[in-house]
Amino acid sequence: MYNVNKLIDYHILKSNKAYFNLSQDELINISVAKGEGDLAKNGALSINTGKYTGRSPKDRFIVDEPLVHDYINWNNTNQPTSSYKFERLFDKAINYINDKEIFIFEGYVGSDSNYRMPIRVVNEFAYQNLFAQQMFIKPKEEERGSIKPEFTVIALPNLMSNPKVDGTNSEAFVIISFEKKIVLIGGTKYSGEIKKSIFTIMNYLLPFKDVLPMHCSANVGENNDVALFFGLSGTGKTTLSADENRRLIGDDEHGWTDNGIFNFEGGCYAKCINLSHKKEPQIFNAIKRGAILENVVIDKDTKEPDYDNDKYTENTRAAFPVEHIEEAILEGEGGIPNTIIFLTADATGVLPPISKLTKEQAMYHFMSGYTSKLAGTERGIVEPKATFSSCFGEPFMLLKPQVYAKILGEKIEKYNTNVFLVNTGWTGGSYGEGNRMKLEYTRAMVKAALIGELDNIKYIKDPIFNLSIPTECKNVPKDILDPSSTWGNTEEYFQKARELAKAFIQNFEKFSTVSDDIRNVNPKIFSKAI
Ligand SMILES: Nc1ncnc2c1ncn2[C@@H]1O[C@H](COP(=O)(O)OP(=O)(O)O)[C@@H](O)[C@H]1O
Ligand SMILES: C=C(OP(=O)(O)O)C(=O)O
Ligand SMILES: [Mn+2]
Repeated sequence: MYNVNKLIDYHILKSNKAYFNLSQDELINISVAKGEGDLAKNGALSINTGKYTGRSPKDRFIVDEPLVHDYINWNNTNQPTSSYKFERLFDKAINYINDKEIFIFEGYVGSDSNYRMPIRVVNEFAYQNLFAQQMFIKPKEEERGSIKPEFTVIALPNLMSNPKVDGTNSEAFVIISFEKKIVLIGGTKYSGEIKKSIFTIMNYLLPFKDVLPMHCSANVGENNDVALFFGLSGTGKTTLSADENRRLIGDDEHGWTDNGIFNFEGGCYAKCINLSHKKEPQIFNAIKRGAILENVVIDKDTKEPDYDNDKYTENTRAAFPVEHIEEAILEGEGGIPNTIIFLTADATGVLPPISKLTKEQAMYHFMSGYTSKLAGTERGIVEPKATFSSCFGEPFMLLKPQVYAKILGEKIEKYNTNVFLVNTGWTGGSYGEGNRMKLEYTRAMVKAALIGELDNIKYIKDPIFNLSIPTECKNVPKDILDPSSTWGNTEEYFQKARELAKAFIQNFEKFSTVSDDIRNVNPKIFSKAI
């Protein structure tokens, strides 16, 4: 095996066309001068990513190497490729950048100094290098130059693979090699691939150090009470963690140690479709100089962003450092979580907008990860598509879901953490018939849960899923709390609920070794009450 850092040092770093840790302004100026992007009226750098406007999971591969072979949960999401194929693409990449200007960011992922990992990101686009700088953790002045990267991401969107020769699925590829400690990205300009591949690496490494890596956002209240919001893409992690009454810790990726939680990142990556100052003031205000807007339509003359326009994609994005969010916790750390919220965007409109989970239910729903893939978040998804995404982040979890679930279960038990399931998806009918839950109501329910207003009130049990539904919640109409009463036709509701219940049961069959108390959470399709 060759020494990757030496190889990269030789090929890339010795090049007089490599720019290291340029400042925000230098990268913005270069990006504009090169015609990569344009400045919007609010000061953000606006760019378009072309064909790929969301993640492309079918193009993501893990090199099947002895170091990781026995640990990776190989499946349709964690697809293997060979060292041979990786090395060929790597050589292609090295040849490709030989005569190009490249931009290099060196910094960290992980704000807890005990677990942080030094990384290097090599980009052909200045705007993507700015993305890396804003999303990861910038080195302090005195650390610059002395960073010894453990992993290197090489992102070359204009380098296309040839599926027939390279064994890829399309021209795009995201390939992670744990032995070479390299992530190779080509064919796609969607910047989310850069941050999510580093996240995926952390998710593989941290359980070996007894740290639970989580696909969740986090914030903290006045009494230092920490809340986590787990959820697949588009379910509301970023939106709901930006809360004027609480301080943001991070919007997407955290680790949980014996001391508390820590953000992996130093920035946020917010969706901006239909963004308004009224509904999401903190995110709206964060989009200023230093932020990068991806695939947002900008008026040609006034340069005003049109957040309501989905001409390029529904998955429009803004990337910015956490410093842009008012009152954010810049050190990225918080105490032991008091409340956990599982976000599900249920496109069937069956699950209640909020329900309280027992410990067993929490484990069951964490392993099941029922939600929908939302339009634009993955290549090929144009409308909500029901999915079971274990740990609410299956595309990023390389180990078996049971590994993560076991650590989470131990922590919930030990700290007696409250867990709620929140449906930010549909109500009053399935997608197409009903409506998406109003953000205003979800915010009110989350608030009530976090300040303890749902602790000592009356709950009812839904007959199929056995979920505990509060009978009242401040600022939320009573009649939306029980989903069966929001559908025009109750029989249709129960019909759909039984279908969903069957899907839950079927999905859970894959967990063959799970204990009976968790398996018994399975919904009861033939409940007498229906
Ligand atoms: N009830 C709701 N709860 C949360 N988000 C909602 C709701 N209704 C609509 N949305 C919209 O859904 C999107 C959620 O996306 P985001 O917060 O970026 O999710 P994530 O960070 O989990 O990927 C935002 O555009 C938000 O405005
Ligand atoms: C960047 C992403 O994360 P999220 O949508 O969870 O914010 C993504 O899934 O591409
Ligand atoms: Mn997000």
